[in-house]
Amino acid sequence: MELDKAWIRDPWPLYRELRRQGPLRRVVMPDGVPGWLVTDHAEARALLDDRRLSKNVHRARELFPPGTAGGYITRLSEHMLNDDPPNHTRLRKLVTKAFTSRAVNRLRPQIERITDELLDGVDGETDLIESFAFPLPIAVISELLGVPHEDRSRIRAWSRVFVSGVTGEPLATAAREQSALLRDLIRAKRAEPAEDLLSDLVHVSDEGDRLSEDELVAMAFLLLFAGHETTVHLLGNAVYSLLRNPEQERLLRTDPSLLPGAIEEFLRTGSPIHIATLRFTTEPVTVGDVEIPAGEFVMVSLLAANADEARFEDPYELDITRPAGGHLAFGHGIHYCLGAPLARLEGEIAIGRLLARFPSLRLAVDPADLHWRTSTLVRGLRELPVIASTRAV
Ligand code: HEM
Repeated sequence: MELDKAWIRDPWPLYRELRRQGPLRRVVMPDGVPGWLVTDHAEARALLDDRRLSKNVHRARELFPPGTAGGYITRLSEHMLNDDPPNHTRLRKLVTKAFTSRAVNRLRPQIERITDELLDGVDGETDLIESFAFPLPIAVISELLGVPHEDRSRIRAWSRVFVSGVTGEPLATAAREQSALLRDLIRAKRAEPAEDLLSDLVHVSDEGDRLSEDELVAMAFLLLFAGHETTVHLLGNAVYSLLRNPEQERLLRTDPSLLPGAIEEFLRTGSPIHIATLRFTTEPVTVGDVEIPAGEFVMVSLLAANADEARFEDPYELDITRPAGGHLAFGHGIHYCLGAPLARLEGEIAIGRLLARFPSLRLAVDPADLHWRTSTLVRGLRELPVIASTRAV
């Protein structure tokens, strides 16, 4: 089955139909890459944690049909999300401590300050992606890593290129420019260390010779990219979803203690990562009565798995009081999202403060006029025009 981009805007009918037929099927993705699309929760969860599947970028490159390797051709993609143990284990260990719930909680005052400053600039009609959902996560991850203010808009522009699926010269240019910026930044941290994660990583690599310069650059790229492209859409999809479900919005406004559970439900219903990053079989893998041959890509649809009727009751209903957990929005297994505690904290602070500041929030356009990103990796709105008012209406 060949998939075109139209399905990305409204994937549910296709997912319902595919699930009726079985947990996975062979497809050709819109960019021409063939593989197995997994749509059931149980099989998705098992395959995300199956060691017979590899994520090694060097071997993956050999499996792409000519001209379709996209972002995988750049050296920036040689990071832990595209690697297997033992190298994955070694790289992940270096950054785990910075992202534990306890470490992340120390960032709370900074996140609250950034949130409040951004909300100060919001009044009346605004594109909430542009004014709030985008600048918040990039400011937080930049402060954590120690990326100066003036570099952030360029980082945003490059990220847009990476998720757009473009190849060739525009991709090569973005990768070259971002590598150069990160190398300069690493040089600066080496010369003048500061209280930030990048300085710590430079220090680790100098001390123990455990992280090469290229690994350092790829790690910085991964943290920056993963740290903002996703959280933008947690915030955007959450607000959109609340505005489409006024009963749930009322409930959350009346009882803010429901916020942590609500964030989980936003993640489940509006998974910011649509299809998990690529993995491939290293030997034949049997799923149900299907055998996936060795050397084939497996694409796990987190969005589909999170709407599996066999796992969640009334999966298409937003219910912020539903028992939290079980969703796969942060993945599963050894590549489980490193930044999950940070993303959750940002989500709680951002949505909590947005609702508290604006008793009235409504969509400024017809939902049919909104534009969804056409990436198969990230799922989110290009813009979210709302009317925000400090007076209840
Ligand atoms: C709502 C926001 C976020 C979502 C939905 C999300 C989702 C995910 C998912 C699904 C994966 C696994 C991908 C796979 O196995 O194919 C992942 C991995 C990862 N995420 Fe996140 N993420 C979010 C925020 C963040 C943040 C704030 C950071 C901070 C740096 C981050 C850093 C990472 C890293 C480094 C990995 C790779 C982990 C590894 O390979 O071991 N993420 N994320």
